[in-house]
Amino acid sequence: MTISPSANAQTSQTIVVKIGTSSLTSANGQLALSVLARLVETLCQLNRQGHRVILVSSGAVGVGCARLGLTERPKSIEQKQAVAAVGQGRLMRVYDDLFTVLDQPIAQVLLTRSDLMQRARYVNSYHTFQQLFNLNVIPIVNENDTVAVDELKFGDNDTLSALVASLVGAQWLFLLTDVDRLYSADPRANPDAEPITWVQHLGDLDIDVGDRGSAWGTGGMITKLEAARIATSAGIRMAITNGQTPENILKILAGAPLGTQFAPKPNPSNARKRWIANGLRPSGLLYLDAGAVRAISKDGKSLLSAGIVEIEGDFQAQDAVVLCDRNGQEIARGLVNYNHHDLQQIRGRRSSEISMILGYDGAETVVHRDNLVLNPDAVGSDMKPMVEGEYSH
Ligand SMILES: Nc1ncnc2c1ncn2[C@@H]1O[C@H](COP(=O)(O)OP(=O)(O)O)[C@@H](O)[C@H]1O
Ligand SMILES: N[C@@H](CCC(=O)OP(=O)(O)O)C(=O)O
Repeated sequence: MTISPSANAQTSQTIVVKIGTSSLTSANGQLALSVLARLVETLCQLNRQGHRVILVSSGAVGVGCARLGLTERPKSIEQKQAVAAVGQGRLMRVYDDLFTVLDQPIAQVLLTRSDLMQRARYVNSYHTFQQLFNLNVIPIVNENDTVAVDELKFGDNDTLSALVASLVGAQWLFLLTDVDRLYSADPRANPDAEPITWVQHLGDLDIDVGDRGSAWGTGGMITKLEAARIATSAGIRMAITNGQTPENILKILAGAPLGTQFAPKPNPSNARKRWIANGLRPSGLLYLDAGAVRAISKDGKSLLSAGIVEIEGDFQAQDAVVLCDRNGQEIARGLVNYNHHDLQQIRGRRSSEISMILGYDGAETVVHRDNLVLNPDAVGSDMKPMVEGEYSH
């Protein structure tokens, strides 16, 4: 079986590679130098082939623990932040030494969730990555663990790497981990678990991912599947593959059926809508009647107050909210034009009544269609058919 390379495999692509702590470190917590060296060689090779490459590297906490002689991952947030501050510097020093051997400049990019939530900082981050590409630099990204506060943490680099891939409009996201692919159940606990090589529709996956990963990893397979949701809905092809053999990235790009590969959704939204869908944390929930669900999901209309049945959450105007049907099934996400207090008063009422109810001339729409992103899994694959023959296995 072979999987066809993506249509433009021969041309320059943007490729994001994420490596987890479990692949970077050996059992005693020391850095796995041979893995790192092969990863660095592979990324340099991709760069020389004309691709733009970003490495998202975990390991700050793990390396910090090894440096300080701690035998298990710290529990408290303050301790984790301090340990990450120790490990991040060491990690970058090792990367810089290895990349320098191959004459490849690198950059450290530390991001927090709020950097990707605020539009201006999101756009700035985009421009920084573009400049780094222009300078032929490989950016190495990690969460800024030392300053990130709990409620605004990514917490795992799987999600962060998918958001970075979406931000830069990547073609590929590779998640390198300590198993060779996704299985029907955790292969450590279930030796009979079936390997999964190709995922066409994430919604069709029926697997057991347990509730955690390896001793030093964060999130296990759950966060890798969340990364797959973000990446594929942004039109990015994703692969989960073994971190012990980073050179497999080159084989996968050439069409080899290694690891687990996820088909990108066709017709992804534009960059601004991807930011709304994935960069923002929704702070409210709007329940819609059937007419409003149809209007936004089938007819491409904006959301009007008349179709809102119930609201939840304490949100301000311009915050992100989730739009769902009466059963709580997510239909879309968007930026809301009213705060929760005003919306409570105008829900179920016609737009022409808004100024009379609120005493000011508000927006005609509650969520304008330019600020609304449909959930591709909820609207159904019949609305966005796969391009015939685009993928073969
Ligand atoms: N269905 C599954 N298929 C493969 N691995 C799974 C599955 N469910 C749970 N896992 C676990 O996920 C782990 C990888 O996640 P994690 O430890 O967070 O890695 P990383 O540090 O690379 O992010 C594997 O070691 C495996 O035990
Ligand atoms: N920012 C943290 C990484 C957290 C994380 O996602 O770890 P992993 O599951 O090993 O990819 C660190 O550098 O330790």
